[in-house]
Amino acid sequence: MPSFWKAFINALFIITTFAQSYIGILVKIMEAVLVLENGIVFKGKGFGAEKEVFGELVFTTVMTGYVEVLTDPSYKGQIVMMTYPLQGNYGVKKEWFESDGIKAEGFVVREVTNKALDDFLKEYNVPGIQDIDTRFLTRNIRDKGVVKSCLKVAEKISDEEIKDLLDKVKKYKDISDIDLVPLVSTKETIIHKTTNRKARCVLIDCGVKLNIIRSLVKRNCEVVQVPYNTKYDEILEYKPDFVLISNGPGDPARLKEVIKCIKNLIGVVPITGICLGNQLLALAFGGETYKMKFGHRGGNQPVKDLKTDKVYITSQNHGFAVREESLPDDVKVSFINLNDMTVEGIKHNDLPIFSVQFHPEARPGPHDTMFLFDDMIKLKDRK
Ligand SMILES: NC(=O)CC[C@H](N)C(=O)O
Repeated sequence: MPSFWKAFINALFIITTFAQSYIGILVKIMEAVLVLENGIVFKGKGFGAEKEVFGELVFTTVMTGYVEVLTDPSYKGQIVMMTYPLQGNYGVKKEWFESDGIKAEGFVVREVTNKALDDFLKEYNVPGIQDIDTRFLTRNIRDKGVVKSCLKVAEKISDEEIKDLLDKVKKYKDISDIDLVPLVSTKETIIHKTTNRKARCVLIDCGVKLNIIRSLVKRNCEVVQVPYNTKYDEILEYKPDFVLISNGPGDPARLKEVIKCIKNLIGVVPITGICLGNQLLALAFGGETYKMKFGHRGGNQPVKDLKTDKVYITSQNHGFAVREESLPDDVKVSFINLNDMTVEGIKHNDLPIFSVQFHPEARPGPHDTMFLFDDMIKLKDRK
Protein backbone atom coordinates (compact mmCIF):
# COMPACT_ATOMS: atom_id res chain seq x y z
CA MET A 1 0.00 0.00 0.00
CA PRO A 2 1.42 3.41 -0.86
CA SER A 3 2.71 5.17 2.23
CA PHE A 4 0.25 8.06 1.71
CA TRP A 5 -2.76 5.74 2.22
CA LYS A 6 -1.11 4.08 5.24
CA ALA A 7 -0.65 7.49 6.85
CA PHE A 8 -4.24 8.43 5.97
CA ILE A 9 -5.71 5.25 7.57
CA ASN A 10 -3.55 5.72 10.66
CA ALA A 11 -4.69 9.31 11.00
CA LEU A 12 -8.35 8.26 10.61
CA PHE A 13 -7.90 5.62 13.31
CA ILE A 14 -6.35 8.11 15.72
CA ILE A 15 -9.10 10.67 15.09
CA THR A 16 -11.97 8.16 15.64
CA THR A 17 -10.34 6.80 18.82
CA PHE A 18 -10.07 10.34 20.19
CA ALA A 19 -13.63 11.17 19.16
CA GLN A 20 -14.97 8.08 20.92
CA SER A 21 -13.27 8.79 24.21
CA TYR A 22 -14.28 12.46 23.96
CA ILE A 23 -17.95 11.49 23.50
CA GLY A 24 -17.53 9.01 26.35
CA ILE A 25 -16.42 11.86 28.62
CA LEU A 26 -19.14 14.26 27.45
CA VAL A 27 -22.00 11.75 27.57
CA LYS A 28 -21.31 9.27 30.34
CA ILE A 29 -22.74 6.04 28.98
CA MET A 30 -24.21 4.03 31.84
CA GLU A 31 -24.83 0.35 32.20
CA ALA A 32 -27.97 -0.89 33.93
CA VAL A 33 -29.32 -4.17 35.21
CA LEU A 34 -32.73 -5.26 36.32
CA VAL A 35 -32.52 -8.32 38.56
CA LEU A 36 -35.75 -10.13 39.41
CA GLU A 37 -36.26 -12.28 42.47
CA ASN A 38 -37.02 -15.27 40.18
CA GLY A 39 -33.52 -15.09 38.69
CA ILE A 40 -34.36 -13.25 35.45
CA VAL A 41 -31.69 -10.65 34.69
CA PHE A 42 -31.91 -7.93 32.07
CA LYS A 43 -28.91 -5.89 30.99
CA GLY A 44 -29.74 -2.57 29.39
CA LYS A 45 -28.68 1.05 29.14
CA GLY A 46 -28.93 3.22 32.21
CA PHE A 47 -30.49 6.65 32.44
CA GLY A 48 -31.42 8.92 35.32
CA ALA A 49 -29.43 8.54 38.54
CA GLU A 50 -26.44 6.28 39.12
CA LYS A 51 -27.95 4.23 41.93
CA GLU A 52 -29.15 0.83 43.20
CA VAL A 53 -32.81 0.50 44.26
CA PHE A 54 -35.17 -2.28 45.33
CA GLY A 55 -38.91 -2.60 45.00
CA GLU A 56 -41.82 -4.53 43.62
CA LEU A 57 -41.72 -4.54 39.81
CA VAL A 58 -45.13 -3.62 38.37
CA PHE A 59 -46.30 -2.59 34.91
CA THR A 60 -48.72 0.07 33.75
CA THR A 61 -50.37 0.15 30.35
CA VAL A 62 -50.95 3.92 30.19
CA MET A 63 -49.62 5.28 26.91
CA THR A 64 -49.16 8.85 28.14
CA GLY A 65 -48.74 10.39 31.58
CA TYR A 66 -45.24 9.25 32.52
CA VAL A 67 -44.81 12.38 34.68
CA GLU A 68 -48.04 11.66 36.57
CA VAL A 69 -47.05 8.00 37.00
CA LEU A 70 -43.59 8.77 38.33
CA THR A 71 -44.88 11.39 40.79
CA ASP A 72 -47.87 9.32 42.00
CA PRO A 73 -47.20 8.52 45.71
CA SER A 74 -49.04 5.19 45.36
CA TYR A 75 -45.95 3.92 43.46
CA LYS A 76 -43.70 4.35 46.51
CA GLY A 77 -41.91 1.05 47.08
CA GLN A 78 -42.37 -0.01 43.45
CA ILE A 79 -40.25 -0.04 40.31
CA VAL A 80 -42.56 0.92 37.46
CA MET A 81 -42.39 -0.45 33.95
CA MET A 82 -44.25 1.20 31.07
CA THR A 83 -45.65 -1.26 28.53
CA TYR A 84 -45.91 1.45 25.85
CA PRO A 85 -42.44 1.43 24.25
CA LEU A 86 -41.65 5.13 23.70
CA GLN A 87 -41.49 7.38 26.74
CA GLY A 88 -40.52 11.03 27.08
CA ASN A 89 -41.92 12.34 23.78
CA TYR A 90 -43.52 15.51 25.10
CA GLY A 91 -41.05 16.52 27.84
CA VAL A 92 -41.63 17.20 31.53
CA LYS A 93 -43.66 19.96 33.20
CA LYS A 94 -44.08 20.69 36.89
CA GLU A 95 -47.80 21.38 36.51
CA TRP A 96 -48.30 17.67 35.72
CA PHE A 97 -46.81 16.54 39.03
CA GLU A 98 -49.09 14.49 41.31
CA SER A 99 -46.86 15.25 44.35
CA ASP A 100 -43.68 17.20 45.10
CA GLY A 101 -41.40 14.90 43.07
CA ILE A 102 -40.79 11.39 41.80
CA LYS A 103 -42.12 8.75 44.19
CA ALA A 104 -41.53 5.53 42.19
CA GLU A 105 -38.28 3.80 43.15
CA GLY A 106 -37.15 3.18 39.57
CA PHE A 107 -38.32 3.37 35.96
CA VAL A 108 -38.21 0.70 33.24
CA VAL A 109 -38.85 1.57 29.59
CA ARG A 110 -38.17 0.22 26.14
CA GLU A 111 -36.86 3.52 24.81
CA VAL A 112 -36.42 7.02 26.20
CA THR A 113 -37.03 9.52 23.43
CA ASN A 114 -36.27 12.83 25.14
CA LYS A 115 -33.39 14.07 27.29
CA ALA A 116 -35.86 15.87 29.58
CA LEU A 117 -37.00 12.51 31.01
CA ASP A 118 -33.39 11.51 31.71
CA ASP A 119 -32.76 14.86 33.46
CA PHE A 120 -36.01 14.53 35.41
CA LEU A 121 -34.91 11.20 36.91
CA LYS A 122 -31.44 12.59 37.63
CA GLU A 123 -32.94 15.60 39.43
CA TYR A 124 -34.90 13.33 41.78
CA ASN A 125 -32.11 10.77 42.13
CA VAL A 126 -34.07 7.90 40.59
CA PRO A 127 -32.48 5.31 38.28
CA GLY A 128 -33.92 4.09 34.98
CA ILE A 129 -33.19 1.27 32.56
CA GLN A 130 -33.96 1.25 28.82
CA ASP A 131 -33.27 -0.92 25.81
CA ILE A 132 -34.71 -4.10 27.32
CA ASP A 133 -37.57 -6.34 26.20
CA THR A 134 -40.42 -4.86 28.24
CA ARG A 135 -42.97 -6.94 26.30
CA PHE A 136 -41.36 -10.19 27.48
CA LEU A 137 -41.16 -8.86 31.01
CA THR A 138 -44.81 -7.75 31.05
CA ARG A 139 -45.94 -11.19 29.86
CA ASN A 140 -43.80 -12.78 32.53
CA ILE A 141 -45.42 -10.66 35.26
CA ARG A 142 -48.88 -11.40 33.86
CA ASP A 143 -48.14 -15.15 34.03
CA LYS A 144 -46.25 -15.31 37.29
CA GLY A 145 -47.31 -12.16 39.17
CA VAL A 146 -45.43 -9.11 40.43
CA VAL A 147 -41.90 -9.73 41.73
CA LYS A 148 -39.37 -8.07 44.01
CA SER A 149 -36.58 -6.61 41.89
CA CYS A 150 -33.40 -4.57 41.94
CA LEU A 151 -32.53 -1.88 39.42
CA LYS A 152 -28.95 -0.71 39.31
CA VAL A 153 -27.37 1.97 37.15
CA ALA A 154 -23.56 2.32 37.16
CA GLU A 155 -20.65 2.83 34.80
CA LYS A 156 -19.75 -0.87 34.95
CA ILE A 157 -21.63 -3.78 36.53
CA SER A 158 -19.79 -7.09 36.78
CA ASP A 159 -21.35 -10.57 36.75
CA GLU A 160 -20.17 -11.02 40.35
CA GLU A 161 -22.10 -7.93 41.36
CA ILE A 162 -25.22 -9.21 39.59
CA LYS A 163 -25.04 -12.40 41.66
CA ASP A 164 -24.82 -10.30 44.84
CA LEU A 165 -27.81 -8.24 43.71
CA LEU A 166 -29.86 -11.41 43.25
CA ASP A 167 -29.05 -12.44 46.84
CA LYS A 168 -30.01 -8.98 48.07
CA VAL A 169 -33.33 -9.02 46.16
CA LYS A 170 -34.26 -12.37 47.67
CA LYS A 171 -33.66 -10.98 51.16
CA TYR A 172 -35.46 -7.69 50.48
CA LYS A 173 -38.74 -7.11 52.34
CA ASP A 174 -42.04 -7.89 50.69
CA ILE A 175 -44.17 -4.78 50.00
CA SER A 176 -46.69 -5.96 52.62
CA ASP A 177 -43.94 -5.76 55.26
CA ILE A 178 -42.99 -2.13 54.62
CA ASP A 179 -44.59 1.00 56.10
CA LEU A 180 -44.82 3.22 53.03
CA VAL A 181 -47.66 5.62 53.90
CA PRO A 182 -45.64 7.55 56.54
CA LEU A 183 -43.05 8.27 53.82
CA VAL A 184 -45.53 10.05 51.55
CA SER A 185 -48.24 11.51 53.82
CA THR A 186 -48.12 15.21 54.72
CA LYS A 187 -46.31 15.90 58.01
CA GLU A 188 -48.55 18.82 58.88
CA THR A 189 -52.09 19.96 58.16
CA ILE A 190 -52.53 22.05 55.01
CA ILE A 191 -55.74 23.97 54.30
CA HIS A 192 -56.59 24.40 50.60
CA LYS A 193 -58.99 27.32 50.56
CA THR A 194 -61.49 28.28 47.88
CA THR A 195 -63.00 31.70 47.21
CA ASN A 196 -66.63 30.68 47.31
CA ARG A 197 -66.73 27.80 49.80
CA LYS A 198 -69.65 25.41 49.36
CA ALA A 199 -68.33 22.55 51.45
CA ARG A 200 -65.41 21.48 53.59
CA CYS A 201 -63.72 18.12 53.36
CA VAL A 202 -61.14 16.64 55.67
CA LEU A 203 -58.75 14.64 53.53
CA ILE A 204 -56.93 11.82 55.32
CA ASP A 205 -53.68 11.97 53.36
CA CYS A 206 -52.14 8.55 52.86
CA GLY A 207 -50.15 9.80 49.85
CA VAL A 208 -52.73 11.87 47.99
CA LYS A 209 -52.48 12.68 44.29
CA LEU A 210 -52.62 16.43 43.86
CA ASN A 211 -55.33 16.28 41.23
CA ILE A 212 -57.75 14.95 43.84
CA ILE A 213 -57.26 18.16 45.81
CA ARG A 214 -57.47 20.30 42.65
CA SER A 215 -60.69 18.56 41.57
CA LEU A 216 -62.38 19.40 44.88
CA VAL A 217 -61.07 22.95 45.18
CA LYS A 218 -62.22 23.65 41.61
CA ARG A 219 -65.72 22.71 42.78
CA ASN A 220 -65.48 25.18 45.68
CA CYS A 221 -64.87 22.53 48.28
CA GLU A 222 -62.27 23.54 50.86
CA VAL A 223 -59.83 20.73 51.57
CA VAL A 224 -58.22 20.25 54.99
CA GLN A 225 -55.36 17.86 54.23
CA VAL A 226 -54.34 16.07 57.43
CA PRO A 227 -51.57 13.52 58.16
CA TYR A 228 -52.65 9.87 57.86
CA ASN A 229 -52.36 9.35 61.64
CA THR A 230 -54.57 12.30 62.66
CA LYS A 231 -56.82 11.37 65.54
CA TYR A 232 -60.62 11.06 65.33
CA ASP A 233 -61.28 14.11 67.60
CA GLU A 234 -59.02 16.38 65.58
CA ILE A 235 -60.71 15.34 62.33
CA LEU A 236 -64.11 16.27 63.75
CA GLU A 237 -62.81 19.56 65.17
CA TYR A 238 -62.54 20.81 61.57
CA LYS A 239 -66.32 20.25 61.24
CA PRO A 240 -66.08 18.47 57.89
CA ASP A 241 -69.06 18.09 55.56
CA PHE A 242 -67.43 14.81 54.59
CA VAL A 243 -64.18 12.92 55.11
CA LEU A 244 -62.19 11.68 52.11
CA ILE A 245 -59.63 8.89 52.51
CA SER A 246 -56.96 9.21 49.85
CA ASN A 247 -55.05 6.83 47.63
CA GLY A 248 -51.64 5.66 48.82
CA PRO A 249 -48.91 3.03 48.61
CA GLY A 250 -48.56 -0.45 50.05
CA ASP A 251 -50.79 -3.00 51.70
CA PRO A 252 -53.95 -1.41 53.21
CA ALA A 253 -54.12 -4.04 55.97
CA ARG A 254 -50.94 -2.57 57.55
CA LEU A 255 -52.73 0.67 58.46
CA LYS A 256 -54.39 -0.61 61.65
CA GLU A 257 -54.65 2.82 63.36
CA VAL A 258 -56.20 4.49 60.30
CA ILE A 259 -58.72 1.65 59.99
CA LYS A 260 -59.64 2.09 63.67
CA CYS A 261 -60.12 5.83 63.19
CA ILE A 262 -62.37 5.28 60.13
CA LYS A 263 -64.40 2.71 62.09
CA ASN A 264 -65.14 5.41 64.67
CA LEU A 265 -66.08 7.93 61.97
CA ILE A 266 -68.68 5.59 60.41
CA GLY A 267 -72.16 6.87 61.23
CA VAL A 268 -70.79 10.18 62.57
CA VAL A 269 -69.84 11.95 59.34
CA PRO A 270 -70.24 11.26 55.58
CA ILE A 271 -67.22 9.34 54.25
CA THR A 272 -65.79 8.70 50.81
CA GLY A 273 -62.54 7.22 49.54
CA ILE A 274 -60.38 6.68 46.48
CA CYS A 275 -58.27 3.56 45.82
CA LEU A 276 -56.41 2.87 49.10
CA GLY A 277 -59.30 4.83 50.66
CA ASN A 278 -61.77 2.31 49.24
CA GLN A 279 -59.75 -0.57 50.67
CA LEU A 280 -59.41 1.09 54.11
CA LEU A 281 -63.13 1.77 54.26
CA ALA A 282 -63.89 -1.89 53.42
CA LEU A 283 -61.50 -2.98 56.19
CA ALA A 284 -63.15 -0.56 58.63
CA PHE A 285 -66.51 -2.20 57.81
CA GLY A 286 -64.99 -5.52 58.83
CA GLY A 287 -64.22 -6.65 55.27
CA GLU A 288 -61.01 -8.11 53.88
CA THR A 289 -58.49 -7.18 51.19
CA TYR A 290 -56.15 -9.48 49.26
CA LYS A 291 -53.17 -9.12 46.98
CA MET A 292 -53.88 -9.49 43.27
CA LYS A 293 -51.54 -11.35 40.93
CA PHE A 294 -50.40 -8.32 38.93
CA GLY A 295 -52.99 -5.67 39.81
CA HIS A 296 -54.65 -3.07 37.62
CA ARG A 297 -52.43 -0.28 36.35
CA GLY A 298 -53.42 1.64 33.27
CA GLY A 299 -55.80 4.14 31.74
CA ASN A 300 -58.30 1.85 30.03
CA GLN A 301 -59.85 -0.24 32.80
CA PRO A 302 -63.60 -0.80 32.19
CA VAL A 303 -65.85 -0.59 35.25
CA LYS A 304 -69.60 -1.12 35.44
CA ASP A 305 -71.89 0.86 37.71
CA LEU A 306 -74.17 -1.87 39.09
CA LYS A 307 -77.02 0.58 39.74
CA THR A 308 -77.26 2.09 36.24
CA ASP A 309 -75.49 -0.62 34.19
CA LYS A 310 -73.37 2.14 32.64
CA VAL A 311 -69.77 1.29 31.79
CA TYR A 312 -66.95 3.78 32.31
CA ILE A 313 -63.34 3.68 31.21
CA THR A 314 -61.12 4.47 34.18
CA SER A 315 -57.55 5.06 35.25
CA GLN A 316 -56.27 2.65 37.89
CA ASN A 317 -53.20 1.83 39.91
CA HIS A 318 -53.67 -0.83 42.53
CA GLY A 319 -52.28 -4.20 43.52
CA PHE A 320 -54.76 -5.08 46.28
CA ALA A 321 -58.52 -5.55 46.10
CA VAL A 322 -61.56 -5.81 48.37
CA ARG A 323 -62.96 -9.30 48.84
CA GLU A 324 -66.65 -9.09 47.99
CA GLU A 325 -67.80 -11.99 50.19
CA SER A 326 -66.18 -10.39 53.22
CA LEU A 327 -68.40 -7.30 53.20
CA PRO A 328 -71.20 -7.00 55.78
CA ASP A 329 -74.84 -7.10 54.61
CA ASP A 330 -75.34 -3.33 54.82
CA VAL A 331 -72.42 -2.61 52.46
CA LYS A 332 -72.91 -3.31 48.76
CA VAL A 333 -70.56 -3.48 45.80
CA SER A 334 -71.34 -0.46 43.58
CA PHE A 335 -68.85 -0.91 40.71
CA ILE A 336 -67.13 -3.97 39.26
CA ASN A 337 -64.18 -4.33 36.89
CA LEU A 338 -65.33 -5.92 33.63
CA ASN A 339 -61.94 -7.52 32.94
CA ASP A 340 -61.85 -9.68 36.04
CA MET A 341 -65.11 -8.88 37.91
CA THR A 342 -63.25 -7.60 40.99
CA VAL A 343 -64.70 -4.97 43.34
CA GLU A 344 -64.24 -1.40 42.07
CA GLY A 345 -66.43 0.45 44.56
CA ILE A 346 -68.57 0.02 47.66
CA LYS A 347 -71.56 1.83 49.11
CA HIS A 348 -73.41 1.71 52.42
CA ASN A 349 -77.12 0.90 52.14
CA ASP A 350 -78.29 3.72 54.45
CA LEU A 351 -75.37 5.87 55.58
CA PRO A 352 -73.84 8.61 53.36
CA ILE A 353 -70.74 6.54 52.59
CA PHE A 354 -69.29 5.40 49.26
CA SER A 355 -65.84 4.85 47.80
CA VAL A 356 -64.18 3.79 44.55
CA GLN A 357 -61.12 1.71 43.70
CA PHE A 358 -60.38 3.59 40.48
CA HIS A 359 -59.21 7.20 40.06
CA PRO A 360 -61.93 9.71 39.09
CA GLU A 361 -59.34 12.54 39.08
CA ALA A 362 -57.27 10.68 36.46
CA ARG A 363 -54.66 12.71 34.69
CA PRO A 364 -54.12 12.80 31.79
CA GLY A 365 -57.46 10.92 31.76
CA PRO A 366 -59.91 9.36 31.01
CA HIS A 367 -62.36 11.75 32.65
CA ASP A 368 -65.49 9.57 32.46
CA THR A 369 -65.98 9.46 36.23
CA MET A 370 -65.10 13.06 37.20
CA PHE A 371 -68.77 13.47 38.20
CA LEU A 372 -67.95 11.47 41.34
CA PHE A 373 -66.39 14.60 42.85
CA ASP A 374 -69.80 16.27 42.56
CA ASP A 375 -71.33 13.20 44.22
CA MET A 376 -68.77 13.48 47.04
CA ILE A 377 -69.71 17.10 47.67
CA LYS A 378 -73.41 16.17 47.60
CA LEU A 379 -72.75 13.89 50.61
CA LYS A 380 -72.94 17.13 52.58
CA ASP A 381 -76.73 17.23 52.08
CA ARG A 382 -77.03 13.82 53.78
CA LYS A 383 -75.10 14.85 56.90
N1 LIG B 1 -53.49 3.92 44.10
C1 LIG B 1 -53.70 3.41 45.31
O1 LIG B 1 -54.22 4.05 46.21
C2 LIG B 1 -53.14 2.02 45.56
C3 LIG B 1 -53.69 1.35 46.77
C4 LIG B 1 -52.87 0.16 47.26
N2 LIG B 1 -51.55 0.58 47.62
C5 LIG B 1 -52.82 -0.91 46.19
O2 LIG B 1 -51.81 -1.09 45.54
O3 LIG B 1 -53.79 -1.60 45.98
